[in-house]
Amino acid sequence: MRAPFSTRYMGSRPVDEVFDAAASGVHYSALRLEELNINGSMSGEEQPTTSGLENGHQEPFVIGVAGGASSGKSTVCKMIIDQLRDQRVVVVTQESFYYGFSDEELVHVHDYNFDHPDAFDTELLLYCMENLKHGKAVDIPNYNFKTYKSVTSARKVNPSDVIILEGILVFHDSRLRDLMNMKIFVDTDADARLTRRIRRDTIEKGRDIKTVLDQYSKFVKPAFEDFILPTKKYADIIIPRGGDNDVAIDLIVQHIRTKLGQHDLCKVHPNLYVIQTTYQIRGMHTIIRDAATTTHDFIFYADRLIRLVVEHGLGHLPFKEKQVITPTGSVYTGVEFSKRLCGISVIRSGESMENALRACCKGIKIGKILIHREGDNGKQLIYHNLPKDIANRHVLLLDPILGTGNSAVQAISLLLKKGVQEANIIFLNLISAPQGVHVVSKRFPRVKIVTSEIDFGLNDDFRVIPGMGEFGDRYFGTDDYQSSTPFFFDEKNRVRLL
Ligand SMILES: Nc1ncnc2c1ncn2[C@@H]1O[C@H](COP(=O)(O)OP(=O)(O)O)[C@@H](O)[C@H]1O
Ligand SMILES: Nc1ccn([C@@H]2O[C@H](COP(=O)(O)O)[C@@H](O)[C@H]2O)c(=O)n1
Ligand SMILES: [Mg+2]
Repeated sequence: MRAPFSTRYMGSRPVDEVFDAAASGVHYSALRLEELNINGSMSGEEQPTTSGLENGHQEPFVIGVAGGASSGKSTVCKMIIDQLRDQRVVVVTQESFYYGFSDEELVHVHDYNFDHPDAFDTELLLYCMENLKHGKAVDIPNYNFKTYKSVTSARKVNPSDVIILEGILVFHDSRLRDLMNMKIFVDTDADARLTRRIRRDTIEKGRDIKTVLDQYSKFVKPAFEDFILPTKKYADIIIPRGGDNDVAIDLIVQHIRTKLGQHDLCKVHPNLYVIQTTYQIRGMHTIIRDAATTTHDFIFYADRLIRLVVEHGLGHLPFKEKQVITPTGSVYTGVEFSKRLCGISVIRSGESMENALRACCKGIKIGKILIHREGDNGKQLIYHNLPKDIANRHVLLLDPILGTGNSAVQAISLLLKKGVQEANIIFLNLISAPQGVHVVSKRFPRVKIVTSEIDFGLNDDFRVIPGMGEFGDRYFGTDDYQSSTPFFFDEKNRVRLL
């Protein structure tokens, strides 16, 4: 419940007094890595780490970023995210949880203390953070600084590897602090905070300077001293000068990486290769994972991503050194591609990867495997159409999603039965669930898995989450295909439904 105005009214002080006080504010000249042991626990106590397994995926690493208004919290968060670009990071801001105003309350807005802990719906924030920490998606409200209104359930936030909770008072409630794996306090000089606030509130929020200064002297400054500054003691790291402190940000990112690295699948499975991510790749994933994306766009961006994965996979094939003479008459020492290779697509979604493979490897032979579930008793039949000399080839196995790993195990077992060397198989996919990676790697440690993103895990229906739905249906624009549908291979080795 929201507290009445009076409990959040902090009394007023004249503006000139505020300027004097601000000038003598607390300053720190260096980064304090308080009680932080980069490789281990904090304060000798076991802190929650990312080691807890929940529904088959790791708990996210939760970072709290507190500090005075306009201290640079959002700027620091952005810098952390930019440097952690190969991790999924989501930011939750405490300001989204401001209580909205009714029209009657709006009349008294200038008597309202937005810097008091009671101004926030902390119970809702706690609920959202607990869910995110346990791998569940949440709806976050959207607060409008101009209208003072809040729209509930405005933004869906999915769980991520790293969750950053940012806000002036995120260390105030011990229950929120307890959810955090790392607590950062952005400690910026009071003058700088006030100057930035004036600029921001006049330009971005359209407020006049008198209102901004009145609010500062009446509420912001006293609340900083009474509620925000006292929470600095909870911080593991205090960053003086906010976003200007590159060294502090580097150390923080290094620490997060170390913590996440403990669960880095690539370190656990040396046969797993996740292509180096870029914002282009993240952008393409965002489009193809979006349920609202049209088939046309889905195909376009899936094709682009598949092409990248295929190119990466081809990089794992053996090569021979080769010298050529360039048009300038010079010798160029390069390499020659391996010619003894073929593609095998796992029907049906794997067929979506064939064009990219053909575009990269002129005239490549592509065979097919269909894994057909018979009834509910787990019995599977495998139909296949493979190159006759497959035993002498390197095989690029194509399937866009590695989920439980069951289909991959079936397909790889068949290839081995046909005489293919385990080390000659490269399994290409767009997304892999950790469970699938474990299953395939444990059974076939020499098979290389090349993927573009590792997902969280599997849901109760064994579907990859967050995933991208039924890839084949989305790519081929069908949703009436049943695995029991009779089929045959046509003259071009394509699957045809009867
Ligand atoms: N180191 C800095 N130097 C100059 N301006 C900065 C710096 N850090 C932040 N700002 C600016 O100050 C304002 C407040 O920063 P922001 O990161 O949004 O603070 P907070 O989230 O703590 O309120 C923004 O307009 C931002 O661009
Ligand atoms: N309607 C509102 C709500 C909040 N504020 C001020 O925002 C500050 C917190 O935001 P930061 O990005 O700086 O953390 C806080 O000082 C509130 O006074 C506001 O002005 N109007
Ligand atoms: Mg901010």
